[in-house]
Amino acid sequence: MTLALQIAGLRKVYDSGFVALQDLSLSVPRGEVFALLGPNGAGKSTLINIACGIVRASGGTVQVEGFDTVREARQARARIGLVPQELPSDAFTTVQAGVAYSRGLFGHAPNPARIEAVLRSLSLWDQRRSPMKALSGGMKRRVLIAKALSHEPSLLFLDEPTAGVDVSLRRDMWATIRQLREQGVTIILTTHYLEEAQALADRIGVLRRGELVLVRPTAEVMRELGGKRLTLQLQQPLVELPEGLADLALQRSADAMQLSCDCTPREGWPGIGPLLQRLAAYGIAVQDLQTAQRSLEDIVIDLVEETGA
Ligand SMILES: Nc1ncnc2c1ncn2[C@@H]1O[C@H](COP(=O)(O)OP(=O)(O)OP(=O)(O)O)[C@@H](O)[C@H]1O
Repeated sequence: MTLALQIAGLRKVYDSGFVALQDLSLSVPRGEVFALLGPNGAGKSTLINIACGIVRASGGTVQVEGFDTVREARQARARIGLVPQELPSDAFTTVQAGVAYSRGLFGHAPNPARIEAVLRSLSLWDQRRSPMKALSGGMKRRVLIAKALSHEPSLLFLDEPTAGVDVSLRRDMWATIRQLREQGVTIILTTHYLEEAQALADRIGVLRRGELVLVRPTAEVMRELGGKRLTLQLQQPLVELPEGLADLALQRSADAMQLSCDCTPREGWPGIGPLLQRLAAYGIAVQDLQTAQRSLEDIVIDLVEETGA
């Protein structure tokens, strides 16, 4: 299997003495969409910046398509596209000129056909003569992607690609990312929108205080950790949970008006009907009930909290 990205024993200690990454290893095969998740300050940008050669690692190695990002920096960088969080600042440059300029920065000969193809694939062709300042925030974000793709990278880092964009534009961006994946581009994205990771990523990695605490296929995470939760609205506050119901692991809300528990079908789970009967036997009357699938957001929050963030 060819790896688009291979990180081994990566460590970053900033001059302040702050340890931002510790002994981090990760392999991303070609063609994968990998979502890097984690709370603010977990080390996501540090990791991306090291891979892109913007920040120096304190230890460990990073290889891009087999090229070491320090010893073979030119070859590695030529294969990387980076879409940063910040919007473009070159206000008066036109879209087309800005994207063509980015290609030149990588030492590539001008290729108007390539620039046209990139602009068309991102629905920017009609705006090609607009100065950057005349574009909406979402369009500017697309220009950043176009710039990052101008030199035909095979590994694309997207740092919070949809931060602050509206819902319909977010869907457009997702379609763009899927399209890039179909073209064979490997994508590593950071996001604080967990539904985004769920919708796009083949695998997710959860970073916490510079350590990867989970790296697994998204579908597997949802299947194994997703589960369902049952919430019961009570007719009257329940002062104390009867001991005879302890096996159900019910949790009482602070106002004592709700009970909840994991209701994922599994061995030992009695089913909702028998559970209600057992409650009724203790005189606990239920007014309403609902079940909800745990989202990726719930899972990641639990993971980050479990490990003491
Ligand atoms: N130049 C620096 N000097 C010292 N500490 C730094 C430096 N850059 C980043 N840090 C610290 O390293 C930690 C990781 O920062 P990083 O930007 O990688 O986190 P992040 O996961 O990308 O966060 P966010 O989700 O907010 O973008 C933070 O605690 C940050 O304060």
